[in-house]
Amino acid sequence: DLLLLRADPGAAIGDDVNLEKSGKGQGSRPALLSIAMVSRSPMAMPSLNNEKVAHEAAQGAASLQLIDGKGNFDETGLDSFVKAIRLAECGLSYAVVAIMGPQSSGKSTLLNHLFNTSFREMDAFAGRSQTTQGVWLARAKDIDPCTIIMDLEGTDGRERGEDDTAFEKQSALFALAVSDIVLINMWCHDIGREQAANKPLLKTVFQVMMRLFTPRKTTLLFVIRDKTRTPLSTLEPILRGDVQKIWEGAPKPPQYQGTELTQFFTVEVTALANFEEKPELFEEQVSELRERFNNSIQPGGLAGDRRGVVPGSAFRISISDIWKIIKENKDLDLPAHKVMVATVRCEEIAHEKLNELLADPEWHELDESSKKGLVPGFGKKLSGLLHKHLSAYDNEAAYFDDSVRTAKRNYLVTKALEAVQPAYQAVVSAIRNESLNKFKQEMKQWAEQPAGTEGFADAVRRCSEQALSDFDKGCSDAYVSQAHWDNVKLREKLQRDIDAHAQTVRGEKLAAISAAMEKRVENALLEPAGALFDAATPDTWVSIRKLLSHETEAAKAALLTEIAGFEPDDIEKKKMLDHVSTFARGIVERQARKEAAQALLRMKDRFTTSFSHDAESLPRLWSEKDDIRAIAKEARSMSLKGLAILAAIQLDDDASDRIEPALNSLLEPPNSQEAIKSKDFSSDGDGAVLSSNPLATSSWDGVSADVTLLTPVQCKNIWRQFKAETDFTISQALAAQEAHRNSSSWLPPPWAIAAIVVLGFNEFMALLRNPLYLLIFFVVYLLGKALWVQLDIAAEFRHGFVAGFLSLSTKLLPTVMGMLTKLAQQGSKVAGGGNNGSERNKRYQEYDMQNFASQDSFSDNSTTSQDSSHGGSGVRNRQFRNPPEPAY
Ligand SMILES: Nc1nc2c(ncn2[C@@H]2O[C@H](COP(=O)(O)OP(=O)(O)OP(=O)(O)O)[C@@H](O)[C@H]2O)c(=O)[nH]1
Repeated sequence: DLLLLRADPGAAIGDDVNLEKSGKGQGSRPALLSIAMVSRSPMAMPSLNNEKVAHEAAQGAASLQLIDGKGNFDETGLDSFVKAIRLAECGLSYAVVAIMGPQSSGKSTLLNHLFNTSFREMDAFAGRSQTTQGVWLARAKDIDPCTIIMDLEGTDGRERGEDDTAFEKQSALFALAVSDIVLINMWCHDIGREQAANKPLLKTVFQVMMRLFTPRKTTLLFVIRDKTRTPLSTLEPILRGDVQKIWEGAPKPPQYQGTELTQFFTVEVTALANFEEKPELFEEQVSELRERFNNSIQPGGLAGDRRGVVPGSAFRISISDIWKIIKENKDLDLPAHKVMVATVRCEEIAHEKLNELLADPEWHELDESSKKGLVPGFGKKLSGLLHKHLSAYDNEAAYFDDSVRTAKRNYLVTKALEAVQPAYQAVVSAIRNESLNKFKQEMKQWAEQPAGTEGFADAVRRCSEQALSDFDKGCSDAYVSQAHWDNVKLREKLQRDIDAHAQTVRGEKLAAISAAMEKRVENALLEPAGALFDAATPDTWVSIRKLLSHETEAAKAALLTEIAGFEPDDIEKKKMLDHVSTFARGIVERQARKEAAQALLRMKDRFTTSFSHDAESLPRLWSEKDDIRAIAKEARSMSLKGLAILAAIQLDDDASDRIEPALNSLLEPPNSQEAIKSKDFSSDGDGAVLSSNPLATSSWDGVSADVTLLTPVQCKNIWRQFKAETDFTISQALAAQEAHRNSSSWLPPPWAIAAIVVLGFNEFMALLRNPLYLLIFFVVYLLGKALWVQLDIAAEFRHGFVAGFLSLSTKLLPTVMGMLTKLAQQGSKVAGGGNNGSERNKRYQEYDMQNFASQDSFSDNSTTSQDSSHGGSGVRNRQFRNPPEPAY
């Protein structure tokens, strides 16, 4: 809305109005003439007509006062009128006809007869006075195309006075600016007259025409009224000559100097008989003239040459704006006006179409669907929708200025695309997610396939290409033809996500392969390496190195086969192979450290195995022939070799030539060989350590600390402990040997036998002569033998005479009592008869008897098998003392 401070008729919008300084405002007249609010809005100005009148004017049944005598423009009425005749739908197919001429020259009468309109006519009996004031509007009946008729206030009216020609000029300019055909009503008798009433009018027309920068090439149809007998062929040249003269005499701006009249106007002339005197002829001629208005805008028609037509939808804005500019007394730049009209209208249409798009149920459905995920055919649907509303814009804006129309179309497209883009983004995001999920699913399926079916890299390539292809297909399905949105970044993101997932899967798979490989290597190395350490042969480390090398190479070969499908690069491949080597080595090292931690135990086992078993791995029975010291030394030497093996990890370098000699010094006596002979094995041998001994250091010569498992000092300590713990075994062996020696010479010496024979001959003979003595002797022998076995007397005295005597003194009585009890029980059983005893007692009897028999036989062996390290007879005796529960 614009506020116009109207200080004088010449003031225009935008002019500074300073009332105090206004020269025109000073003097006797008041400074402030009027303040008026003017507006483009149809509702801003009170309507000169009501809606009923507008509709009647649209039917030709009435006329609409568009501009009143004071220059007020009825936009509301015009709006109703335009809507009533549905001018917007006409596009450019409509024509505007205006009539100019002197007051009371029969203009309204002519229009009514010509177009079947109802403009007010002067009452013939009331005298010639002004009937039409301002500008009136009506639609011609039965004329095609739609023709809007404008009846203008007559010129030279007495009512306005000679000086007030402003409105006359304004309305003439208005008629020229908006009309395709201007009828110029003139009396026949004015033709050729110098003071004819039309001459000022024509002068006015031509003058104001110059204020149209680009005239529309309006058709000026001169209608000669009250035609006399003079033929038109005579009148017309005179009239054209008059018009030409007036044209030439009209002042022109420099750019139009020398311009021909025909460049601006198409001049047509017609003549009509006197309406009052020859009504029939008048009607007939009017009827003929009427035919010329049918299809007037077609080429060759009355307005066939017209230019700069405003589309029907912009007619209201256009003529309203033109009148405003005319009222502001500004030059009327029709091209600029046209652009302005196009801008306003195209913008209105664009907004209208945008709102229609956003309110379209089809769009709402599409928008809702896009929020839920994939929408098949999204691009086609949305493109169709956009096309529908853009086409509607194109249709409505078709007749507007090209550049404006295109600009506003672009604006509409931009706004429409802004509105629909979120839905599109949602759809392509869903497509991307779908593609990524499909890729993940396919990779999962690949992982479930049997190994070796398809390489990982091949599977990734295949699935990746498939996912990207799906994405591309989805995007082309969602492609909006009006938008040209590309999804390059989204595709790149999808590619990145695919790569990231593939990398994750790859990492997991390679880790699994690596773990399986580690397990395989561990299985292949751990136990064999343990067995090799256990065997502790001189070539233990050689064998371990061979084993490690073989298994590592085998694992590497298997790994290379398994990872081939993953297409690792050289660096990665090397890293994985190195890991296998490191891991395999670590297994061996770990086993070596474990073995080293149990070095003492291993040495003792080794010693026991070697010391207590002969060459056929059978347990030794120590006899006098056995050289226990030599055997013990050999066994210790073997244990020492085992210790040498465990002293350092020798995977790279064989350090046995440095470790073994150093350790062998432990076997040497502290001072000399004689010293060791005199030295008891229970001594700890500390005297063997000399200050210059290599075992007094914390590192082996030429062996790094990394691979050292047991330092020399640690080895020496282990040796000391080992010796201490094996001393007892050796002393046991010596004792057993001594016992064996003693037991094997049970016969008394020959001189003793001779003495017994000589001295005991009488007793011997007495014994032989008396069988009772012999029986008593036999019974005593049996009882003595039984007590010997039962009490294990030999074993009791093994720990010394006193200890054996004390032990036997406590056991003797209970044992004798036990034996007597048993004998008594057996005696009672025998007395009671075999049938009275239970089966159980019988079995016990049998068992006891067997036991006695076994003890008997074993007792012989037990005297020769005294190896305490294997449990010996003590174990066996315990078994006999606790007979198993018989099975029933
Ligand atoms: N002599 C003559 N009179 C006519 C003719 N046509 C109409 N009249 C009469 O002229 C008078 C004025 O007619 P209008 O049609 O009102 O004239 P007008 O030019 O519209 O008048 P304004 O609107 O006041 O300018 C009427 O009395 C008509 O009867 C004609 O062809 N010849």
